[in-house]
Amino acid sequence: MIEFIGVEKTYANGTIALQNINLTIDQGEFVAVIGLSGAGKSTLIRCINRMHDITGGQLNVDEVDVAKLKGKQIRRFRRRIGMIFQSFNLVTRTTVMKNVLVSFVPDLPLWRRWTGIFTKAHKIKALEALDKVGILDKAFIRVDQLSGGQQQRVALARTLAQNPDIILADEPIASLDPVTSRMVMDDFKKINKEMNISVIMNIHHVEIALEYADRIIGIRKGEVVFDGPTNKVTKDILGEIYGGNFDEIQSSFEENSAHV
Ligand SMILES: Nc1ncnc2c1ncn2[C@@H]1O[C@H](COP(=O)(O)OP(=O)(O)OP(=O)(O)O)[C@@H](O)[C@H]1O
Repeated sequence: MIEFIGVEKTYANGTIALQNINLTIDQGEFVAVIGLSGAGKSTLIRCINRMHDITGGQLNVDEVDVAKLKGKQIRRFRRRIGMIFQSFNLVTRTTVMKNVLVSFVPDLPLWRRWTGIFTKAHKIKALEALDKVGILDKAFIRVDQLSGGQQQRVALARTLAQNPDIILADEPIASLDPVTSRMVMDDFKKINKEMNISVIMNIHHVEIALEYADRIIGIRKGEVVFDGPTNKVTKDILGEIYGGNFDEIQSSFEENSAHV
């Protein structure tokens, strides 16, 4: 369970990115965080794994006060939390398999790290993760020969191989076309439902957020202005989250309603 209790984040330059955030996210939820650019979405999700330090309040993950973790404890804590970025963050000049195996490096004894020799168990786990996201056949292909959607699936497999309880996804489909975006979102949904991994995703595509997430958190100017189940999101609520900028929102809302 992730708990934000009166969380604040003010950056060193004085920018107040988050104010008075109070949220509880249960294990296994699929949450989309939406809002205008600069609203504080990235900051919110990056506080969960201590990529950013909060400056007020308390943030607990499974009853661990994240702000109190130090050194090795932070590294161990982060092993349970996968992170997916818009830019995939892969080593493109090597194979898919090697990119996934990298997720085991922190667990290896020093000599294995130096020699790059992975155990059979690690290799099987990596292949299983690739199978889970439907790209097992790409295991020995160089990453730079894959499409953007396939690369994002490699990133997802690398995260899965880590056995995370939580996946934080920061704009995972921002650089993908609409068809590929849905394929990647299907993977997130499958992982979330089948493996009970919590997914907390920062996303600009409102219609996709409404289609896939179970819960929507709307952020405006660093504050939560909506938090509820996806089916409770109305046009007025979207107006509140996006500051009455209806045109784009209305069309995405209508498009989404058509799916239901
Ligand atoms: N490292 C930083 N130092 C100072 N200010 C920052 C830093 N990172 C973000 N900010 C500011 O904090 C606020 C929230 O930014 P954040 O990136 O969390 O928003 P966002 O909703 O994710 O935006 P986007 O959708 O454009 O990614 C913005 O005003 C941003 O300029």
